[in-house]
Amino acid sequence: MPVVPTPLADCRGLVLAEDVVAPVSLPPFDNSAMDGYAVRAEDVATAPVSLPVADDIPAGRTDVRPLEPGTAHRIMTGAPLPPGADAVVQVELTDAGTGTVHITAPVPAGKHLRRVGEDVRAGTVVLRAGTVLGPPQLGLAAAVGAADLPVRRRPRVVVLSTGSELVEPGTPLEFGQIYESNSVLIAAAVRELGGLATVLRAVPDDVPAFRRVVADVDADVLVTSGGVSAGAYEVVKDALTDHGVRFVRVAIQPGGPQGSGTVDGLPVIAFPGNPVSAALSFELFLRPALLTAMGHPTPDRPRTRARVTTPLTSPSGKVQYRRAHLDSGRVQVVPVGGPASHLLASFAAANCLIEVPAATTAIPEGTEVDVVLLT
Ligand SMILES: Nc1nc2c(c(=O)[nH]1)N[C@H]1C(S)=C(S)[C@@H](COP(=O)(O)OP(=O)(O)OC[C@H]3O[C@@H](n4cnc5c(N)ncnc54)[C@H](O)[C@@H]3O)O[C@H]1N2
Ligand code: MOO
Repeated sequence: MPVVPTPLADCRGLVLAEDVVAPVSLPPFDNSAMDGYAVRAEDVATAPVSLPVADDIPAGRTDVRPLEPGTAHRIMTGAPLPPGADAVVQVELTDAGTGTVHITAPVPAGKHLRRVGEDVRAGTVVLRAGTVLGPPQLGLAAAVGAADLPVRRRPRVVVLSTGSELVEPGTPLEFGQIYESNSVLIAAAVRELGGLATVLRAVPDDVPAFRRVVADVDADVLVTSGGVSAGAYEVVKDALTDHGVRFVRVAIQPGGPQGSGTVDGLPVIAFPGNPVSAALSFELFLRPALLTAMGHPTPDRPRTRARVTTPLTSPSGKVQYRRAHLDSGRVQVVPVGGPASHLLASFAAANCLIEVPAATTAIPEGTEVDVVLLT
């Protein structure tokens, strides 16, 4: 993705493309950490003592006068420290007087002061290229005065489901029809990682109609679902084979049938239609690709190992991904539902996937397995 200056409000979750150097120090000036009185520590060393209040310094004042010996300035948190003052007495240790202040206890020099540059020194790097911008990083960028940041822009992903049986949620179903859910899942997953998703109306299994829709797509990548396997009405496969997209079988379960390529300059990735197959395809292929394009330092999901609570079987020669739930201590992993790719409810109940290697066909209960964390 190209680097573009982006307003802070649009940067959350994006990746910084260049180092950010602070043009100002934080704090930018010596200031008070407490509401109270700016004093010279030696003037209050014999407290209790009363001092005339020579000035009042609310936060935001830009014309601060020096503190004369034997006087105090009333000062608020964040207000600039007057030259000559070397400590602040918090208001609780005084009678809060405005003409004269009675100070009940001494304070050492340096008390309740926040020094210029204590947090950030002007000219130093505050955020490194490659940083994923979350709330604290964006707050820091604003604190040093940045209005926008150089980030890799969000990939624009168009999502297109295919299938004559598909009906939009919210409308009545006839026998033989199902609600279209893949585009909702894929678009949400794209947005969750910071991409821009546009969902097109699902197209029926009609090759000319599908080709017309594809020809109008303007995106960084088009994601289709359905119509890639072995049947008689494989609209995506029929329309895009020999038009830049290669259809293969990947040795994974679910999610075996896959297509990818470029159609008239448009990158296309074609996922199988079964809901869990489509979701898993996103996890394995598109998610890391999008995160890499966005410059993420760690595009892969975190992994761990845990003991599986039930025996599992897996087809020979395929890496199997099983929906599962990992306990909060990450010790035990409980398979949720079976391996079949139409079982979406078990995907929704899972927080991880168990990855079963291609050569493994049986896993006894209690075996330590590889776990891919989804949350
Ligand atoms: N003879 C064979 N049949 C199948 C094979 C095979 O190798 N030989 N592979 C199976 C596998 S594995 C998968 S995965 C699916 C992939 O099929 P398609 O990509 O062609 O998907 P469809 O047939 O269009 O749909 C499959 C299934 O998913 C439902 N679906 C499709 N799109 C959506 C959507 N947007 N929202 C919700 N549900 C959707 C669809 O109704 C089907 O039930 O092929 C197997 N068959
Ligand atoms: O590969 Mo299909 O995705 O098992 O159901």
